[in-house]
Amino acid sequence: MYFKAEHICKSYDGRKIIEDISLELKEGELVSLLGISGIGKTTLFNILSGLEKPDSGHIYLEDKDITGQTGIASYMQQKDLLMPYKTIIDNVSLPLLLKGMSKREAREKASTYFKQFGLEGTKTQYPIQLSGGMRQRAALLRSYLFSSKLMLLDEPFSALDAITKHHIHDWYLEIMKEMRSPTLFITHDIDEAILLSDRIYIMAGNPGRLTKMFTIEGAKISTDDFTTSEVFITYKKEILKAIKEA
Ligand SMILES: Nc1ncnc2c1ncn2[C@@H]1O[C@H](COP(=O)(O)OP(=O)(O)OP(=O)(O)O)[C@@H](O)[C@H]1O
Repeated sequence: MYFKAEHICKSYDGRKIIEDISLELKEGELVSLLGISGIGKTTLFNILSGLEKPDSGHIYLEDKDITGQTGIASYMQQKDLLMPYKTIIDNVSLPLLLKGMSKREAREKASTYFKQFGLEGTKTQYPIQLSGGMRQRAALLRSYLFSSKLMLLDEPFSALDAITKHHIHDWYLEIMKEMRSPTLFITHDIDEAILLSDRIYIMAGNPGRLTKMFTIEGAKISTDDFTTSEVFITYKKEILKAIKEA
């Protein structure tokens, strides 16, 4: 298995927040995490990204123990905004500068991804000049350049309007076909989770645990037909039940 978390537990101030969480990601997989507010999703992401250490449990990348190590997973937090006073090219090339590249090298490397991320013609523009969808794609590219080993995205598309969201979903599915790295993302949008994911983990309980996992067959189709199909509605009903049951 490419990425693995085993038996992760975490308490704050003597209160158990998450307990015995184990999950796995294969290369190229898109997996989502669904659960009510306050259940511990962000806490789990902080641990998976190495920002926080678990009280117990371990995290592995290609069988190497990476528990508590930052710089391996790329973590895009909920309010991960672009810097308004920097151009798009300088915003996205920032992680490369932090890795020690010169400004010229960083800009050159970042430029090679602009077409794939739908950002052509935006290099010298400022974030305010871009649409919401483009800003989000720029933020995703910046995260990807931070580390291409694993993407952890905390509600990456939640601030977008429905139509922009629809376009960005199609686009993300396309670029995932070329990415080796898997994506684990938090969402509160069940439709989004079904549409994008290979698998969905349900987090529930107090302390939070992974109570159920759904494998989504036949998704990853960007047509509108899927969201109105019987298969889709059945998944939605089962997922809602799993969230409520816990
Ligand atoms: N550093 C901390 N110190 C103390 N308590 C914390 C800390 N971080 C998180 N918590 C608590 O852990 C619980 C889970 O919070 P967390 O942010 O992980 O939930 P979440 O599922 O991501 O919520 P949301 O969907 O609203 O973002 C909350 O009760 C929160 O107050």
